[in-house]
Amino acid sequence: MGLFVGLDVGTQSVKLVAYDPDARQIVATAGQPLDLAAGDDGSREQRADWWVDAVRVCFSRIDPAVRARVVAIGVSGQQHGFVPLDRSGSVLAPAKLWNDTSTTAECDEIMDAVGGPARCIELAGNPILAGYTASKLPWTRKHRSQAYARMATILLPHDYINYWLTGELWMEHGDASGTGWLDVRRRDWSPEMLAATDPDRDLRECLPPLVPADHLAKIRPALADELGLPHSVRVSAGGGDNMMAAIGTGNVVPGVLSMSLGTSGTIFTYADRAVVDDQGRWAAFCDSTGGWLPLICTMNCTVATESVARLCGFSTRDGDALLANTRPGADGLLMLPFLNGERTPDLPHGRGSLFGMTATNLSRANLYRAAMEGAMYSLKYGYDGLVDAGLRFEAVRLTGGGSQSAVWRQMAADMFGLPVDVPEQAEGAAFGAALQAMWAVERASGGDADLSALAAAHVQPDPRLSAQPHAEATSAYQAHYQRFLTHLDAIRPLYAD
Ligand SMILES: Nc1ncnc2c1ncn2[C@@H]1O[C@H](COP(=O)(O)OP(=O)(O)O)[C@@H](O)[C@H]1O
Ligand SMILES: O=C(CO)[C@@H](O)[C@H](O)COP(=O)(O)O
Repeated sequence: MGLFVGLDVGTQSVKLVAYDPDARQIVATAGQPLDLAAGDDGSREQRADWWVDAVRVCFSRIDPAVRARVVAIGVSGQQHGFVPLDRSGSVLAPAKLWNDTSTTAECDEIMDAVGGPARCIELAGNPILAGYTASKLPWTRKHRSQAYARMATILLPHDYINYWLTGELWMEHGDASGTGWLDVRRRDWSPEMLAATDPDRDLRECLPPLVPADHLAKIRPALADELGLPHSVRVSAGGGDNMMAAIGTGNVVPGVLSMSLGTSGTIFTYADRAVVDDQGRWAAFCDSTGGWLPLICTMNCTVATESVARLCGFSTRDGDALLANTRPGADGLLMLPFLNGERTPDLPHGRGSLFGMTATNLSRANLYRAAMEGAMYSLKYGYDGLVDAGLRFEAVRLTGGGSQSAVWRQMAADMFGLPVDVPEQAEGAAFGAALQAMWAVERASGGDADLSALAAAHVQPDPRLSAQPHAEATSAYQAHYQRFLTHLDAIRPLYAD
C-alpha cells in the first residue's frame, strides 16, 4: 500500500513519522528543534520559514528508499498562529503563536465590539481568549501597519505548510475553529465576529476556502523532486495538533478522553455535535474528521517542567530518576505554574508562584515535582468543568512528550482517578496526521473508509506504558488539588488585568 507521512509542526520541534499500514509499523521518524522568539510583553513568535526549513531537515534525515514509497502526507500544526501573506503568497511578518499573551487588549476589544464574551459564544461558540488568532489581526494593524496594509491571505501554521507543499490555499474546520471567527455550530465563518475584528474590511476575502476533512491536493512537482518524493504524493487537509492527536490516539468516537503533555497541556474528546459551554469553560472546537472536539488547553505544561529542569541543570528526559523518592504533594511545595500567563484557569496576565516552602522541603526534586503537579492541577481544573457539564470518561489516552515519563503517567492516573493508556505510536499528532492522509486516500480511491474504524485498527496501546490509579494517591491528590484551588483564589486579584 505504500507509506503515509505525518508531519507535526509543534511549538518546540517539527516531527515526522512514516507509517507502513500493512506492517502496522512506523518505519522512520525524524525531528528538528525550533527556535522561539519570546518578548517581555508576552509575545511568542516564530518565522514560517523556520518551520519549512525544519520540515526539509526532517525529510533529509529519512532514507531515500523510504521517501520513494510515500503515498500521501498529512500535516498537523500548533493551533492559533497567525500567518499573514501578501498577494504573491509571501509571508509578511513573524507568526504570533498560540501562547502569545501580548494581544489581550485586542481580545477584549473584539469581545466588546459584539457585546461581550457571552455574545461571542452565542455567535461562534467561543469567547476570544488570549492566544486565539482573531486578536492578532488588530494587533498587527496597530503594530505592523505595513504588513496589515499588504495582507491578502490569513493562514494558520499547518495551512502554511500545506500551501508550501501544494501551492494551494485552504483551511479545514478543526484548526479554523481556533481562530475565534468560525461559528462552530454552523461550521462556517461568523460575519459578526469577522466585522468585530476588522470593521474596515471584509475579512472573508483574506480567508481561504474551508474544505472537508477528506480533502486531497497534489504535491508541487518541483518540491517533490527536492524532497525525494514521488510526484504522485497527495497532501490531506491536515489539522491543528490536538485535532490530529485525537485521531492518533483513537479519539474519533464519543467517550474517550485524550491528554497531551507538550509545551501546552490539553485534554479533549470527540463529539458528534457541537459541544458549546455558555460559560466558555472549554474551547468548543470542531475536529478534523467532520466532527467536534471540546478541548481544554493550558499554556504552561512542559513550559513549567522545562524551566525548572533548566534552572537545576538537568534534562526533563532524566527527570524521572530525580523523582524516585518524592511523594504526591511534593512535601507541601505547591507551584502555580502560570509562567507566561494562562488560559486555563483564565489568567492571561498571571505569573508563576511557589507556595509552602520550608527549610526542609526545598529540593530540586520537590521543585520539579511541584512543576509537574501544578501543570496537572491546571488540567484538572479544566476537566472538572467538562465533568460538571455531564461528560464522563473511563480512561485517558496520553500523548505528547510528557507521556514518556512514567512518573507523569502515574500522576495522570492518580490525579484523574482513571486508567491511563499510551499508544505505541508516541507522536500522537504526527501519527494522526498520517492516518488522516491514509483515510483520505482510501476515500478518494472509491472506498467509504470509516476513520473511527481505521483509528481503532491502527492505534495500539503499549501495555508497558499503561498506569492504573492507586486509591491512596487519588485521595491524597484530592486534598492537594483543594490547596491549589485555594491558592488560585488567593492570587486571582493580583493578576486581574
Ligand atoms: N521523558 C520525559 N519526561 C518528561 N518530559 C519529557 C520527556 N520526554 C520529553 N519530555 C518533554 O516533552 C516536551 C516536548 O513535547 P512535545 O509534545 O513534542 O511538544 P510540542 O508539540 O509542544 O513541541 C519537552 O518540553 C520535554 O520536556
Ligand atoms: O493552543 C493550543 C490549543 O488550543 C495548543 O495546544 C497549541 O495547539 C500548541 O500545541 P503544542 O505545541 O503544545 O502541542
